[in-house]
Order: sequence, then C-alpha cells, then structure tokens
Amino acid sequence: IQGTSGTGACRHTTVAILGGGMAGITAAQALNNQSIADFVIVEYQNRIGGRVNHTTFGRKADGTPYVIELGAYWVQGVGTTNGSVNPILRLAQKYNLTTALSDFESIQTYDATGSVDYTYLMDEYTTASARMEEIGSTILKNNLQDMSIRQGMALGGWKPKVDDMAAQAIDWLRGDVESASPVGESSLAFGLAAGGFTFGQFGPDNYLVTDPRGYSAIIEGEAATFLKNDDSRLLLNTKVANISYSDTGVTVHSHDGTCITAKYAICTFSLGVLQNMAVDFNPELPLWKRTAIQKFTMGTYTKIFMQFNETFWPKDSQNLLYASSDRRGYYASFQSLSAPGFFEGSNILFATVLAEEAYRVERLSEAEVQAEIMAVLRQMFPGTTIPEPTAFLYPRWNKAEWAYGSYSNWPLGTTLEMHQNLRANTSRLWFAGEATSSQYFGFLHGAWFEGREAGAQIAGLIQGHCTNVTGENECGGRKYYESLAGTTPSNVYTVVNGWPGGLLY
Ligand SMILES: Cc1cc2nc3c(=O)[nH]c(=O)nc-3n(C[C@H](O)[C@H](O)[C@H](O)COP(=O)(O)OP(=O)(O)OC[C@H]3O[C@@H](n4cnc5c(N)ncnc54)[C@H](O)[C@@H]3O)c2cc1C
Repeated sequence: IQGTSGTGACRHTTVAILGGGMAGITAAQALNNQSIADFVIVEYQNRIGGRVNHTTFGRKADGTPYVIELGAYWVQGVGTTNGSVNPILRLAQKYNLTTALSDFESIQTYDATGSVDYTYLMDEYTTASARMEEIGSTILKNNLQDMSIRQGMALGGWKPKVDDMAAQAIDWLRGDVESASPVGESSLAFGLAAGGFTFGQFGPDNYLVTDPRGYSAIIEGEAATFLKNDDSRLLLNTKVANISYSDTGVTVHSHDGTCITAKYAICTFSLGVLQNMAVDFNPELPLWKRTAIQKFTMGTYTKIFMQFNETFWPKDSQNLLYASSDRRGYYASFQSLSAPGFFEGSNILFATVLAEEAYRVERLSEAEVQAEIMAVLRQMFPGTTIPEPTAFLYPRWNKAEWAYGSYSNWPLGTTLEMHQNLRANTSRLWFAGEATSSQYFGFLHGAWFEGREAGAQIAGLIQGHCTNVTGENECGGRKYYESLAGTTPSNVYTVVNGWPGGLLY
C-alpha cells in the first residue's frame, strides 16, 4: 500500500493517527469498523509496520536472500490456552504466516573454555522462580510495596555470586531478556503480571516467524482490509514535528511543511520517541504526563545476524548460551536459524545483546562487533576452525529516530496510576501503542489491543455514545492522576518510624 504525500496546505480530517505501526493500523481499523472513514495515518517511514521490520539477509543455495526480522520475531503466548487466543496468532493464521515453534529448552551451554554443561542451573532458577512468583503475586494482590525481579529471585532462593559467571549467564537469559532491561531494575509485580497475562492466558509457547513476506504481512493484510492502493489517507515518508492540542482539536505539523487539522489525534509513537522529545507538543505536555513518560523505561534488544559457510555449532540445537568470564551479558545468547524447522542448513546464527551491551554495540563499527563475536565463538568452539561470516548485520535501535529503543518496561517504583497517566489523553490528543498497555507492554499484541481500544473510544466520543471494546461504559476522556500516591504519607515521618525532627531537615 502506498500513500500519497501531502501538498503543503493544511488538510482537515476527523481523526489523525500518528504512526503506522500495529497500534496505528488497528486504531484506524477500529474507526473504520464504526463507519468513521475520515482519518489520516501519518507515518515517518516509507512503509507501515513500525517495529515489525524485516530485511533480506545472506544467501540461500540458489543465490536468493533469506528474510530476517530485525524487530518483533515471535508470536508470543501461543499453545495450550484457557480459551483466550492471542490476537496476533489469529492474524498469523488468517494470513497463513509461516512460523516455527521455538524450543528454549533446546540449549547448549558454553564458557571461555568451550562446551561446559551448566544447564542444571536452569532447574535451580526455575524452582526459585516459582517461589518468586508467589511473592510477586502477593505484592500485586495486596498492593504491597514492589521489589525488583532480582530481589524477588533472591527471596526465592536464587542468588548467583557476582563472579559465578555460569549462573550470571542464566540469570541474564531468564531474567533480562524478556524485558530487555536489567533484572535489578525491573518491577517484580508488573513484570510478573505481564508474563502471566501473555503466557498464562494465551499459552506458554513462542512461534518464530519465518515467512518470506515478513512478520509485517499481518499488519499490511489488515491495513488492506480498509485502505486502497495509493490511499490518500496514508501519508508515508512524513515526519511529524509538532503537535498542537486543545479541547476543540489537534493540529499536526510535519517536517515537510504540511499540516493536518483534526477533531482528535492518536499518537502511537514509541515511548523512546516521546522520551527523546523528538516531537514538540504545544502547549507543553502537562507535568503528570511528562512524569509518566520519563518514569517508564525503553529497553534495547539487538539481534546481530551472521551467516557462515557451514554450521560449525550443533546442528539440532536452537540456542547456545555463553558465559563470558568477566562480563555478564557479553554476547551471551546465540540462536541458530540453521536448526530444523527454521531455515534448516542456512548456517545463520544470531546473537542478542541488551541494554548497555546493546548501546555499546551501536557505538562500535560492524567490523569491531564482528571481531568481538568471532573471538567469543572461537572460545566456545576451541579446536574448530571457524570461518569469518559471509554476511553480518544488526540494527541500531537507539539511532532510529522513529523508535529510540526497542520496547518499554516497567521499572521498580512504578504504579498503575503512573501508567494510567501514560495512557491518558491530554485534551483531544490520545496515546496508544505497546507502552500504553498495562497487561501486554513490550509485546506486539499489546500494541494491537491499545490501538483498537483508542480507536473505539474515539469513535464513541465522535458518535456520542460511551464505548470501549470490552463493552463497559466508558465516557469522555481517560482518567489521569494529577498527583501520584505511592510515597509514605508525611504524618508517618515521625520518631516512631525512625525519622525524628519533622519532615524537612
Ligand atoms: C528488537 C525488537 C524485538 C521485539 N520482539 C518482539 C517479539 O518477539 N514479540 C512481540 O510480541 N513483540 C516484540 N517486539 C515488540 C513489538 O515489535 C512492538 O510492541 C510493536 O511493534 C509496537 O507497535 P506500536 O504500534 O506500538 O509502535 P511502532 O511499531 O513503533 O509504531 C509507531 C510508528 O510511529 C512512527 N513514528 C515515530 N515517530 C514518528 C514521527 N515523528 N512522525 C511520524 N511517524 C513517526 C514509526 O515509524 C512507527 O511506524 C519487539 C520489538 C523490537 C524492537
């Protein structure tokens, strides 16, 4: 689907949808389902899909390239269900997306001396994790003070020594990877809730997308149900610069000088874009909104793809875990696309780095990163002659000014009210996307739910009926909290509580 570019004059529409990722497309679809066809989607890039983004890579035997996913790779939360089906799985089925089950139990472990089996530590982690879940659900149910995942795991009995690098590698794999953030910084209560809603509700498994059309085929497929080819309601290559909002409408200015006036707008830009102030708001967003934007974390999850001319690692293994002797999370995870079910025999491996290691890799050149990875692989497979890769590629998520990171996370010290402030509208400017989902943040289905919800609520406002997708009466704008509780009340700052001398020093 190609959009046509704006022409310089202000164009009027009923709803301006800012961003054409999953949330933007489902918001437009929800409006369309309510017979509101007068909307415009404004998208920075020359494509829709946002953080669902594939590219060609390497070569097959016939000389044609493989297709790999730089952003979302898995349909997460599939398998045995309690009756709820992940909407992304439904879309994958609707568009016959080619996928393969990932088996995270299929893992070989290594350290700087080569292959060393420390998989037994996984069982210890799992036992402690069950206890940590009990602690976390007690916190959530009783609204008790939260703790970090690391603290919860320690109470559960998992307390790896800082120099026990095998245990640290497992701690990183099982603790940091899903949230793309260090376990010491992530909220136990809300991290647990997010895992529970996705994997408990929809199923415990993950399907890796291997479709040659790319994972975005489901987003393009859905968009094609309500957008024509060259639809003038889709503006690609249009970078929003400024959003003016009030109680009567929203005006959106783009860098190319075009502008749109709308009764309502839905901003679906990533938390990273909002945090980096890549777009100006007029008036400045209120303090409660800016606080929420800065409170949550934008994680970084970087996959580094390499193709070799042979599969020198175990052919049937999907995952390889490496424990560096001095750096936790240093090229710790390698996943093989050469394993059966994926691109079997492709000789493609990808490493994953997170957070600080991902920032570091972004600062280095490809040649420097390749040299580091080759040194790691040579440690993992001593005695094997490992050739240089024939193809090598990784994205720089923090340099992508349309994303500024990978996906959001709830750090320690967040509350539901704080998150509601991230979701809440400011006058006629609404917000939706992966980060505004309290239950599925970080996941593609989170963006799907939130786009649909915002679209349906705005349709309700325009048509004068109270609506949201769950059918509960929800009228008007979203609730927000001007001042947030969650700190100790001042009358408790007393000598009894170890705080003599009044509140201020
Ligand atoms: C590396 C990585 C791995 C992931 N893995 C998984 C996974 O395996 N499974 C899973 O479920 N989820 C995964 N996710 C998360 C998933 O991709 C996101 O939750 C989802 O795609 C977010 O959709 P969205 O619509 O909220 O935001 P986006 O996709 O970011 O859409 C927002 C859109 O706004 C546009 N935009 C930004 N700034 C401007 C501007 N100034 N003007 C105009 N347009 C602008 C962007 O180009 C983008 O298209 C992953 C994400 C990343 C990055």
